Amino acid sequence: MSLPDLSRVTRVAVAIVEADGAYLVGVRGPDGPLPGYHEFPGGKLNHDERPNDGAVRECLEETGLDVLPVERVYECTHDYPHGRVELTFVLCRPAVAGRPAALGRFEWRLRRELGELKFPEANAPVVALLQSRP
Ligand SMILES: Nc1nc2c([nH]c(=O)n2[C@@H]2O[C@H](COP(=O)(O)OP(=O)(O)OP(=O)(O)O)[C@@H](O)[C@H]2O)c(=O)[nH]1
Repeated sequence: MSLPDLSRVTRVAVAIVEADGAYLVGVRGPDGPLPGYHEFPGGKLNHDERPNDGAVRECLEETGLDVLPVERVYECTHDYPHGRVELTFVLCRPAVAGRPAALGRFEWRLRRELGELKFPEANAPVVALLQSRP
């Protein structure tokens, strides 16, 4: 088994898309890291891409939903067996009001459900933060 190269950091932006007290959540596919885990839309940033822009781009690519960034809610660096990632979680809202039903492999999950889902380890503080919101 090879060890991850911790001198290399992958920059990742994650879009936390909120609409009427629900969040867009999907299940990671079988081929990449952390298969079967729940996730928010997101992925690797392009060279020089800002986290807000990456979050909006990844969300559109993965769900087809156009969103607007609201604020960065949490940042961290996390070591997974597959490598070191620098994560920026960006709270976003749909560009057009409402909750469209068909969003690829993503669906709307209520805030109170988030704690029951199996997210990657690095998401724990973010999920706690979302659940503590009034
Ligand atoms: N999309 C997403 N990635 C997350 C979350 N939490 C978290 O730790 N990650 C980590 O961030 C990294 C994102 O990688 P990814 O594989 O989804 O990115 P990507 O779609 O650009 O990859 P690819 O283009 O190679 O398929 C993974 O290491 C993943 O484990 C999350 O909530 N959403």
